[in-house]
Amino acid sequence: MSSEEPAIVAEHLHKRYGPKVAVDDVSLRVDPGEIFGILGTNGAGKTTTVEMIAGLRRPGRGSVSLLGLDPRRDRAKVRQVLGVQLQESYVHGALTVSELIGLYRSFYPDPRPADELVELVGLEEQRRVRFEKLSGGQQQRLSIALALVGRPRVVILDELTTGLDPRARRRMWATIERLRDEGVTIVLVSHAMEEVERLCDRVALLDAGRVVAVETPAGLVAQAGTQNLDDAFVALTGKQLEDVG
Ligand SMILES: Nc1ncnc2c1ncn2[C@@H]1O[C@H](COP(=O)(O)OP(=O)(O)OP(=O)(O)O)[C@@H](O)[C@H]1O
Repeated sequence: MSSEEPAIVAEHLHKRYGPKVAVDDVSLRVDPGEIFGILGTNGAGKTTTVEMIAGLRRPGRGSVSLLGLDPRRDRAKVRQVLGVQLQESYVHGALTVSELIGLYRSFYPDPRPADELVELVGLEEQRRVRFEKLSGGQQQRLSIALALVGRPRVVILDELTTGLDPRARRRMWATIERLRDEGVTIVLVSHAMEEVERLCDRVALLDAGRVVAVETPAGLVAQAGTQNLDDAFVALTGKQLEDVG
């Protein structure tokens, strides 16, 4: 793995909103094919960090390289290799599941088949349902399918399973494992320890805009000298992480 180019290199990212420093000198390297978790309390700077990595937000300082591309300068190329699912989806609410998938498929030269996408996120029964009529969890699953339409080599998922019921959550985990088997690099923003432990090869722990540690889940536990990841989180950040998943 070390001889390969990293999939993502973020260096010294910094972002402030007015007086509020949201991201303060964050540097990360994500290897190709890895599931890389970003874990932190509310407001730790996770979403701002991944938005900068995706080229959706301009860093105040610092740089990002994604598969050797600059996400802001090389937008068109990045769009072909990166899939992004953010917490809020901006899609046309009056379109149905099938229509939205069809629309997104038209953006890519070799899109995944519509049936495969629907099956991947378990929305077979909802094909004809308008986005605005879907439940929150179904909307979330659709936004994940839309992130996968173009067979991206890198996927950024913000709060993958928040709001999903246990069955949908396990199904989503299986989908992520399937993507990993295809060699896709995945950045997973999460609050949920169980999810991070199960899926992530390595985890960056963010607190108040800074990286506190980057380790395997087991490595974080060892570093903190605790029994489990929950306690490791508390030991390393001094904060309680609410498992909102
Ligand atoms: N557009 C914005 N304008 C002003 N402040 C913002 C904006 N977006 C985020 N912030 C602030 O920046 C900080 C980091 O926010 P961010 O959303 O990156 O954190 P997060 O770790 O993703 O949080 P959460 O888990 O709640 O999604 C927070 O204090 C937040 O209130």
